[in-house]
Amino acid sequence: MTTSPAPTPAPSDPAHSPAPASPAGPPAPASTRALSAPAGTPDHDVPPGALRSLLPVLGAHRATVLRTCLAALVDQAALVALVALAAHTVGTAVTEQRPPVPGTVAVLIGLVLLRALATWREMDLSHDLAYRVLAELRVRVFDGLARSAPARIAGRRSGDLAATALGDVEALEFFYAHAIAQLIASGIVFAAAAAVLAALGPWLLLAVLPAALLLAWSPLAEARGRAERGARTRGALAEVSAETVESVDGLRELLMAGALDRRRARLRSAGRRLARAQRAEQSWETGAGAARDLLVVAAVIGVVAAAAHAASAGRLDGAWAPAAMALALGALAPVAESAASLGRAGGLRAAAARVRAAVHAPALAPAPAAPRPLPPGPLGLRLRGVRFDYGGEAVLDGVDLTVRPGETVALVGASGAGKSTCAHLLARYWDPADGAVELLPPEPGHPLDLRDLAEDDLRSAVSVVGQEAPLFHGTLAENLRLGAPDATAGELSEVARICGVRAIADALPDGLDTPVGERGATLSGGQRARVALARGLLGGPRVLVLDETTAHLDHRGDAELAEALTAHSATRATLLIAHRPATVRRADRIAVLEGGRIVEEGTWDELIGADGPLARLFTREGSTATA
Ligand SMILES: Nc1ncnc2c1ncn2[C@@H]1O[C@H](COP(=O)(O)OP(=O)(O)OP(=O)(O)O)[C@@H](O)[C@H]1O
Repeated sequence: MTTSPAPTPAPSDPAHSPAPASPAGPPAPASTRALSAPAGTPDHDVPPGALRSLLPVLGAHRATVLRTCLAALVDQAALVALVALAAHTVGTAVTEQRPPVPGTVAVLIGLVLLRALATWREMDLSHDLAYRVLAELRVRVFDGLARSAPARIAGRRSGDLAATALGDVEALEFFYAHAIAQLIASGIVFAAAAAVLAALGPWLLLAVLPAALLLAWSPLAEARGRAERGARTRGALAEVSAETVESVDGLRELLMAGALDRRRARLRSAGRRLARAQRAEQSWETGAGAARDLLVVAAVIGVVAAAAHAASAGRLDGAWAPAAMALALGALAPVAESAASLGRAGGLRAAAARVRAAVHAPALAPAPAAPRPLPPGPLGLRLRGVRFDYGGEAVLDGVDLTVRPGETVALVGASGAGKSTCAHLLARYWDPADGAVELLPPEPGHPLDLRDLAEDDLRSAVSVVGQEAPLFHGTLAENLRLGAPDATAGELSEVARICGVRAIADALPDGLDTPVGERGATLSGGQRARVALARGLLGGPRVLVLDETTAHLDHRGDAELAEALTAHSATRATLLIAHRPATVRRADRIAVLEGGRIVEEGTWDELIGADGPLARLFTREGSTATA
């Protein structure tokens, strides 16, 4: 009964099943909360039209879509014509006692060849179309993640995100490659076959219509159940994916904590939940397939009965009776397959909704309509009345802080005070809810709001180096050039030297051309910090923000990097976020962040002498002794 060789994925096939689900994380800014909907959101909670809303992606491939539909149409029509003509030929041979004429045999052979060619063409075109659309969607999803990062990433498990970026998009392959063209072609072929049946006799048409209507209605009838079962499978799949990624990432910690057995047990039970969910989907799929086959068989029997009755009453040429049966079978089988495809596509709604959310993710830091040019020369930075929250209570509540060109200011505060948040605002991951983050050109009175700068200008002027600046798979030199691909070999070598990366490279087999391994795994934490700082300095930023960059280094390393930073520091504004007193006291000025505001500013000696918040902070941490 199967008429199309298109491989249809089992619902349990991970390659075709969107994965999702995530535990709750810290609150994200309001604008991003919609994007962070847990991937295990039941399909029936997904707003309708998710699949439809992705169809415009096909717009750029209109010609291929048309050719695919045409190939599918020829494929299905050739098959129906072939079985109908073959049946008619046999009927003629039986009723008129004469063998088929050579012309009929030639047409039959031609139809076989046409069908084979059309099947190949349809498969080729539909997969080409699907893979091209998916490649584009992957990039759009990545762009969406990048636009909404890092808020979207906060609180999501990496396995879950990978599932969204890859699993959900992969799952849609079935929709683009098989469902659309098949649906259109089967509709047209059925309409044509129905017209022929009606011309042969109205009872023939009446015999197939109920089955066709039931088949067309079945995806709607089973939509809710399918959505629930699909959501269960995808939730379980996402759990397995997230658990696996997390476990592999934290293998060392698990090993050291002796927690491998417990982790294995968790993985096993997550795997069992997935197996149960997949089995439930598969059983339903098999049962639904059998029910659809039954409907087609019932309709064909009805056609046989009606044709036999009409033939015996002399209303139908005897040779047309088997042809009518073949026509009914040939036209209904693709309808049944389309119903199966539509049902399966319905199970992809949640995946489509997540892809849509990622694709249409609003920019958390939208590009300005008319960017202001960045003046040459040194720059300072200013947070002016900055208020910011992550969707809950204000983290920053009116921060005023200025770092003049050539100045180094240390920003200190208790853990969770909002220091990194200030750094993130300077990197423009987000914009403040109130107030402004500005760059200060030498001439007073012309501050530049970061929101008014073009992305490239901002990145070339401001460099933010964090504590955990991840390295990428590639060589040391490639990692250093990340933000400054056009830096000369001389500049690279100079920055590597002053940050102590040269010494690291000299100990490696290929120097700066040595691969650093996945996430810089072949380097120590302190070495990675040096590479991160060198990377941040390479482009010659005019504003440098160091967020606990030297926390991994010993006192000597910290002092060496401080020395390295003095090069060009006269033309740079540096904001230093640090906990270590020795690092903090080197700054020209220190600002203390407390309760979402700057509560104290001054030199180390002034503030320690004043016995205020800074003194309390460092005394509480018992660290003045190590200063
Ligand atoms: N992406 C996020 N989503 C929600 N809340 C966040 C997010 N990032 C930080 N927070 C919260 O904002 C507050 C300030 O965090 P931040 O990282 O800025 O503090 P910090 O002063 O840098 O702390 P530390 O010294 O420990 O690094 C904390 O309460 C933290 O839980």
